[in-house]
Amino acid sequence: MIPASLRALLDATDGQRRADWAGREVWLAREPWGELAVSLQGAQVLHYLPAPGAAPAEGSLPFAGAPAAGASQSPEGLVPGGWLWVTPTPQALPGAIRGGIPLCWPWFADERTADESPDHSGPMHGPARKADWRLDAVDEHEEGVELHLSPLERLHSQLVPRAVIQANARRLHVELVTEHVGETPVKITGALHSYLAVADAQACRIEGLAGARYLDKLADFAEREQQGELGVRGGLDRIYHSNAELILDDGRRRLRIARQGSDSAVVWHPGDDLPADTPAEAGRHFLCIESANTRLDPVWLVPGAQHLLGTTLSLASDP
Ligand SMILES: O=P(O)(O)OC[C@H]1O[C@H](O)[C@H](O)[C@@H](O)[C@@H]1O
Repeated sequence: MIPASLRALLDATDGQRRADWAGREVWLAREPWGELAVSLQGAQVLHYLPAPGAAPAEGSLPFAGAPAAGASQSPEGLVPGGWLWVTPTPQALPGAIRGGIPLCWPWFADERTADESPDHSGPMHGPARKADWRLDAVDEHEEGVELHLSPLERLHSQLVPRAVIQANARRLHVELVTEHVGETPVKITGALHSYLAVADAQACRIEGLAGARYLDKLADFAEREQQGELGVRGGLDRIYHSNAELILDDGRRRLRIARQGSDSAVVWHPGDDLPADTPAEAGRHFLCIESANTRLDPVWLVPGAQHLLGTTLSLASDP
Protein backbone atom coordinates (compact mmCIF):
# COMPACT_ATOMS: atom_id res chain seq x y z
CA MET A 1 0.00 0.00 0.00
CA ILE A 2 1.51 3.23 -1.11
CA PRO A 3 0.39 6.85 -1.35
CA ALA A 4 -1.62 7.67 -4.46
CA SER A 5 0.99 10.21 -5.55
CA LEU A 6 3.73 7.57 -5.57
CA ARG A 7 1.39 5.18 -7.39
CA ALA A 8 0.81 7.87 -10.04
CA LEU A 9 4.56 8.25 -10.59
CA LEU A 10 4.88 4.50 -11.06
CA ASP A 11 1.96 4.43 -13.47
CA ALA A 12 3.75 7.05 -15.55
CA THR A 13 6.96 4.98 -15.62
CA ASP A 14 7.90 2.70 -18.50
CA GLY A 15 11.21 0.99 -17.67
CA GLN A 16 13.43 2.86 -15.21
CA ARG A 17 13.67 6.52 -14.29
CA ARG A 18 14.29 9.03 -11.52
CA ALA A 19 11.58 11.30 -10.18
CA ASP A 20 10.73 13.51 -7.23
CA TRP A 21 8.39 12.30 -4.52
CA ALA A 22 7.62 14.06 -1.22
CA GLY A 23 10.68 16.26 -1.73
CA ARG A 24 12.98 13.25 -2.16
CA GLU A 25 14.64 11.87 -5.25
CA VAL A 26 13.27 8.41 -5.97
CA TRP A 27 14.38 5.73 -8.40
CA LEU A 28 11.48 3.92 -10.08
CA ALA A 29 11.21 0.75 -12.15
CA ARG A 30 8.16 -0.64 -13.89
CA GLU A 31 9.29 -3.63 -15.91
CA PRO A 32 8.08 -7.06 -17.07
CA TRP A 33 9.24 -8.61 -13.75
CA GLY A 34 7.42 -6.03 -11.61
CA GLU A 35 7.81 -2.69 -9.84
CA LEU A 36 10.34 -1.17 -7.46
CA ALA A 37 10.64 2.29 -5.91
CA VAL A 38 13.66 3.38 -3.87
CA SER A 39 14.20 6.71 -2.12
CA LEU A 40 17.74 8.08 -2.28
CA GLN A 41 17.14 9.55 1.16
CA GLY A 42 18.17 6.57 3.28
CA ALA A 43 18.55 4.09 0.38
CA GLN A 44 15.05 3.11 1.42
CA VAL A 45 12.97 0.72 -0.63
CA LEU A 46 9.46 2.21 -0.69
CA HIS A 47 7.63 -0.23 -2.92
CA TYR A 48 7.97 -3.69 -4.44
CA LEU A 49 5.37 -5.55 -6.46
CA PRO A 50 6.07 -8.59 -8.65
CA ALA A 51 4.22 -8.39 -11.96
CA PRO A 52 0.86 -10.20 -12.03
CA GLY A 53 1.48 -13.53 -13.72
CA ALA A 54 5.24 -13.30 -13.16
CA ALA A 55 4.83 -14.66 -9.63
CA PRO A 56 2.52 -17.54 -8.59
CA ALA A 57 -1.11 -16.57 -8.01
CA GLU A 58 -1.99 -15.49 -4.48
CA GLY A 59 -5.71 -15.95 -4.70
CA SER A 60 -8.01 -12.99 -4.47
CA LEU A 61 -5.98 -10.47 -2.52
CA PRO A 62 -7.24 -6.94 -2.02
CA PHE A 63 -3.67 -5.70 -1.62
CA ALA A 64 -1.81 -8.11 -3.88
CA GLY A 65 -1.87 -6.32 -7.17
CA ALA A 66 -1.82 -2.86 -8.61
CA PRO A 67 -5.27 -1.22 -8.55
CA ALA A 68 -7.42 -1.38 -11.62
CA ALA A 69 -7.25 1.67 -13.85
CA GLY A 70 -9.49 4.35 -12.46
CA ALA A 71 -9.66 2.75 -9.01
CA SER A 72 -10.51 5.35 -6.43
CA GLN A 73 -8.08 6.11 -3.66
CA SER A 74 -9.00 5.97 0.00
CA PRO A 75 -9.56 9.30 1.80
CA GLU A 76 -6.12 8.91 3.42
CA GLY A 77 -4.53 8.70 0.02
CA LEU A 78 -3.24 5.12 0.24
CA VAL A 79 -3.85 2.77 -2.66
CA PRO A 80 -3.54 -1.02 -2.57
CA GLY A 81 -0.77 -2.91 -4.29
CA GLY A 82 2.67 -4.09 -3.27
CA TRP A 83 4.23 -5.92 -0.34
CA LEU A 84 5.35 -2.80 1.52
CA TRP A 85 3.48 0.06 3.20
CA VAL A 86 4.31 3.78 3.17
CA THR A 87 2.51 6.48 5.14
CA PRO A 88 0.46 8.86 3.00
CA THR A 89 1.69 11.81 5.13
CA PRO A 90 5.48 11.53 5.41
CA GLN A 91 7.44 14.04 7.49
CA ALA A 92 9.07 16.86 5.59
CA LEU A 93 12.83 16.76 5.11
CA PRO A 94 15.09 16.25 6.98
CA GLY A 95 12.69 13.78 8.62
CA ALA A 96 12.68 10.14 7.56
CA ILE A 97 9.88 8.55 5.55
CA ARG A 98 7.89 6.08 7.64
CA GLY A 99 7.41 3.05 5.46
CA GLY A 100 9.11 0.68 3.07
CA ILE A 101 12.41 -0.59 4.44
CA PRO A 102 14.31 2.11 6.37
CA LEU A 103 17.96 1.32 7.12
CA CYS A 104 18.70 1.77 10.81
CA TRP A 105 22.48 2.13 11.15
CA PRO A 106 24.88 1.99 12.92
CA TRP A 107 22.56 1.47 15.83
CA PHE A 108 19.07 0.16 16.45
CA ALA A 109 16.57 2.39 18.33
CA ASP A 110 18.57 4.27 20.99
CA GLU A 111 21.29 1.65 21.43
CA ARG A 112 24.08 4.08 20.58
CA THR A 113 27.52 3.44 21.96
CA ALA A 114 29.53 6.17 23.67
CA ASP A 115 31.94 6.15 20.70
CA GLU A 116 29.21 6.87 18.20
CA SER A 117 27.43 9.47 20.23
CA PRO A 118 29.50 10.60 23.22
CA ASP A 119 26.76 12.93 24.51
CA HIS A 120 24.09 10.30 23.79
CA SER A 121 22.31 12.70 21.44
CA GLY A 122 22.49 10.76 18.17
CA PRO A 123 19.14 10.22 16.44
CA MET A 124 16.85 7.30 17.10
CA HIS A 125 17.84 4.43 14.74
CA GLY A 126 21.06 6.21 13.65
CA PRO A 127 21.83 8.75 10.94
CA ALA A 128 21.67 6.49 7.84
CA ARG A 129 17.92 6.64 7.28
CA LYS A 130 17.90 10.43 7.02
CA ALA A 131 21.12 10.73 5.02
CA ASP A 132 21.41 11.21 1.26
CA TRP A 133 22.64 8.14 -0.59
CA ARG A 134 23.96 7.82 -4.12
CA LEU A 135 22.97 5.19 -6.62
CA ASP A 136 26.34 3.73 -7.67
CA ALA A 137 25.12 1.05 -10.06
CA VAL A 138 22.00 -0.51 -11.56
CA ASP A 139 22.64 -4.01 -12.93
CA GLU A 140 20.35 -6.49 -14.57
CA HIS A 141 20.14 -9.46 -12.18
CA GLU A 142 18.33 -12.83 -12.41
CA GLU A 143 15.68 -11.38 -14.70
CA GLY A 144 15.28 -8.46 -12.39
CA VAL A 145 17.43 -5.64 -11.13
CA GLU A 146 20.25 -5.12 -8.64
CA LEU A 147 20.96 -1.67 -7.17
CA HIS A 148 24.09 -0.61 -5.29
CA LEU A 149 23.98 2.47 -3.05
CA SER A 150 26.35 4.28 -0.73
CA PRO A 151 25.97 7.40 1.46
CA LEU A 152 27.08 10.72 0.02
CA GLU A 153 28.77 11.70 3.26
CA ARG A 154 30.80 9.84 5.84
CA LEU A 155 28.40 8.66 8.56
CA HIS A 156 30.90 7.09 10.98
CA SER A 157 34.58 7.66 11.68
CA GLN A 158 35.53 3.97 11.29
CA LEU A 159 32.68 2.29 9.45
CA VAL A 160 31.41 2.53 5.88
CA PRO A 161 27.98 1.14 4.93
CA ARG A 162 26.63 0.18 1.52
CA ALA A 163 23.26 -1.18 0.45
CA VAL A 164 22.39 -3.77 -2.19
CA ILE A 165 18.79 -4.16 -3.36
CA GLN A 166 17.73 -7.04 -5.61
CA ALA A 167 14.23 -7.36 -7.05
CA ASN A 168 12.80 -9.83 -9.51
CA ALA A 169 9.49 -11.58 -10.16
CA ARG A 170 9.82 -13.80 -7.09
CA ARG A 171 11.58 -11.92 -4.35
CA LEU A 172 12.88 -8.72 -2.87
CA HIS A 173 16.26 -8.91 -1.19
CA VAL A 174 17.91 -6.06 0.71
CA GLU A 175 21.32 -6.14 2.32
CA LEU A 176 23.22 -3.61 4.36
CA VAL A 177 26.95 -4.27 4.40
CA THR A 178 29.19 -2.57 6.97
CA GLU A 179 32.92 -2.39 6.35
CA HIS A 180 35.38 -1.54 9.07
CA VAL A 181 38.01 0.79 7.62
CA GLY A 182 39.41 2.05 10.94
CA GLU A 183 41.85 0.96 13.61
CA THR A 184 39.91 -0.17 16.68
CA PRO A 185 37.06 -2.67 17.22
CA VAL A 186 33.56 -1.16 16.99
CA LYS A 187 30.25 -2.52 18.27
CA ILE A 188 27.25 -2.04 16.00
CA THR A 189 23.55 -2.80 16.07
CA GLY A 190 20.97 -1.91 13.39
CA ALA A 191 17.88 -3.00 11.49
CA LEU A 192 16.17 -3.34 8.16
CA HIS A 193 12.97 -1.87 9.53
CA SER A 194 10.48 -3.42 7.07
CA TYR A 195 6.95 -1.99 7.06
CA LEU A 196 4.96 -4.86 5.53
CA ALA A 197 1.57 -4.13 3.97
CA VAL A 198 -1.21 -6.15 5.60
CA ALA A 199 -5.00 -6.27 5.39
CA ASP A 200 -5.27 -5.54 9.13
CA ALA A 201 -2.36 -5.57 11.58
CA GLN A 202 -4.65 -6.77 14.37
CA ALA A 203 -5.57 -9.93 12.49
CA CYS A 204 -2.02 -11.00 11.58
CA ARG A 205 -0.26 -14.18 12.61
CA ILE A 206 3.49 -14.73 12.50
CA GLU A 207 4.78 -18.28 12.25
CA GLY A 208 8.28 -19.30 13.29
CA LEU A 209 8.62 -17.72 16.72
CA ALA A 210 6.94 -20.34 18.95
CA GLY A 211 9.18 -21.04 21.95
CA ALA A 212 11.53 -18.11 21.21
CA ARG A 213 12.71 -15.86 24.03
CA TYR A 214 11.98 -12.18 23.61
CA LEU A 215 12.45 -8.81 25.27
CA ASP A 216 9.18 -6.96 25.72
CA LYS A 217 10.01 -3.29 25.16
CA LEU A 218 6.54 -2.30 26.39
CA ALA A 219 7.30 -3.94 29.76
CA ASP A 220 10.71 -2.39 30.37
CA PHE A 221 12.50 -5.10 28.38
CA ALA A 222 11.11 -7.94 30.49
CA GLU A 223 12.31 -11.28 29.15
CA ARG A 224 9.55 -13.67 28.13
CA GLU A 225 8.97 -16.82 26.07
CA GLN A 226 6.63 -16.91 23.10
CA GLN A 227 3.81 -19.38 23.81
CA GLY A 228 2.64 -20.84 20.50
CA GLU A 229 2.67 -18.79 17.34
CA LEU A 230 2.31 -15.03 17.59
CA GLY A 231 -1.11 -13.53 16.92
CA VAL A 232 -0.96 -9.74 16.86
CA ARG A 233 -3.49 -8.11 19.21
CA GLY A 234 -3.01 -4.50 20.26
CA GLY A 235 0.29 -2.69 20.29
CA LEU A 236 3.49 -4.68 20.59
CA ASP A 237 7.21 -3.93 20.51
CA ARG A 238 9.33 -7.05 20.93
CA ILE A 239 12.84 -8.21 20.18
CA TYR A 240 12.85 -11.95 19.54
CA HIS A 241 16.14 -13.78 19.96
CA SER A 242 15.80 -15.88 16.85
CA ASN A 243 17.28 -16.33 13.41
CA ALA A 244 14.35 -18.44 12.20
CA GLU A 245 12.63 -17.92 8.88
CA LEU A 246 9.24 -16.32 9.55
CA ILE A 247 5.92 -16.35 7.77
CA LEU A 248 3.57 -13.40 8.01
CA ASP A 249 -0.01 -14.50 7.41
CA ASP A 250 -2.53 -11.67 7.15
CA GLY A 251 -5.34 -14.03 6.14
CA ARG A 252 -4.90 -13.16 2.49
CA ARG A 253 -1.21 -13.50 1.77
CA ARG A 254 1.55 -15.61 3.30
CA LEU A 255 4.84 -13.77 3.06
CA ARG A 256 8.11 -15.56 3.86
CA ILE A 257 10.72 -13.46 5.65
CA ALA A 258 14.26 -14.81 5.65
CA ARG A 259 17.04 -12.95 7.44
CA GLN A 260 20.80 -12.97 7.09
CA GLY A 261 23.31 -11.93 9.79
CA SER A 262 20.49 -11.33 12.24
CA ASP A 263 19.67 -13.09 15.51
CA SER A 264 17.13 -10.44 16.48
CA ALA A 265 13.68 -10.31 14.90
CA VAL A 266 11.88 -7.12 15.94
CA VAL A 267 8.10 -7.14 15.72
CA TRP A 268 6.46 -3.75 16.13
CA HIS A 269 3.05 -2.21 15.77
CA PRO A 270 2.00 0.80 17.86
CA GLY A 271 -1.65 -0.30 18.15
CA ASP A 272 -3.88 2.77 18.54
CA ASP A 273 -0.98 4.91 19.71
CA LEU A 274 0.07 5.85 16.20
CA PRO A 275 2.98 8.17 15.41
CA ALA A 276 2.06 11.71 14.31
CA ASP A 277 2.93 10.97 10.67
CA THR A 278 0.47 8.06 10.43
CA PRO A 279 -3.29 8.60 9.96
CA ALA A 280 -5.51 6.17 11.87
CA GLU A 281 -6.96 4.33 8.89
CA ALA A 282 -3.54 3.93 7.22
CA GLY A 283 -1.99 2.72 10.49
CA ARG A 284 -4.01 -0.51 10.44
CA HIS A 285 -2.33 -1.64 7.27
CA PHE A 286 1.27 -2.22 8.29
CA LEU A 287 3.19 -4.54 10.53
CA CYS A 288 6.93 -4.16 11.08
CA ILE A 289 9.01 -7.33 11.10
CA GLU A 290 12.63 -6.29 11.20
CA SER A 291 15.84 -8.10 10.42
CA ALA A 292 17.96 -6.68 13.21
CA ASN A 293 21.02 -6.73 15.40
CA THR A 294 20.11 -5.43 18.86
CA ARG A 295 21.37 -5.57 22.42
CA LEU A 296 20.72 -9.33 22.15
CA ASP A 297 23.19 -9.83 19.28
CA PRO A 298 25.42 -6.80 18.81
CA VAL A 299 28.16 -7.26 16.25
CA TRP A 300 31.76 -6.52 17.17
CA LEU A 301 33.61 -5.55 14.03
CA VAL A 302 37.40 -5.61 13.99
CA PRO A 303 39.48 -3.55 11.54
CA GLY A 304 39.24 -4.98 8.03
CA ALA A 305 36.12 -7.04 8.81
CA GLN A 306 32.64 -6.62 7.37
CA HIS A 307 29.12 -7.55 8.43
CA LEU A 308 26.11 -8.24 6.24
CA LEU A 309 22.59 -7.71 7.56
CA GLY A 310 19.98 -8.89 5.08
CA THR A 311 16.36 -9.72 4.51
CA THR A 312 14.59 -11.61 1.75
CA LEU A 313 10.85 -11.42 1.12
CA SER A 314 9.06 -14.00 -1.00
CA LEU A 315 5.71 -15.76 -1.10
CA ALA A 316 5.46 -18.75 1.20
CA SER A 317 3.80 -20.64 -1.65
CA ASP A 318 7.01 -20.31 -3.68
CA PRO A 319 9.72 -22.97 -3.35
O1 LIG B 1 9.33 6.05 15.09
P1 LIG B 1 10.63 5.41 14.73
O2 LIG B 1 11.84 6.17 15.19
O3 LIG B 1 10.72 5.12 13.26
O4 LIG B 1 10.68 4.01 15.47
C1 LIG B 1 9.66 3.09 15.32
C2 LIG B 1 9.89 1.84 16.15
O5 LIG B 1 11.04 1.19 15.70
C3 LIG B 1 11.32 -0.09 16.32
O6 LIG B 1 10.47 -1.05 15.88
C4 LIG B 1 11.37 0.00 17.82
O7 LIG B 1 11.42 -1.28 18.43
C5 LIG B 1 10.20 0.78 18.35
O8 LIG B 1 10.38 0.98 19.74
C6 LIG B 1 10.05 2.10 17.63
O9 LIG B 1 8.93 2.80 18.14
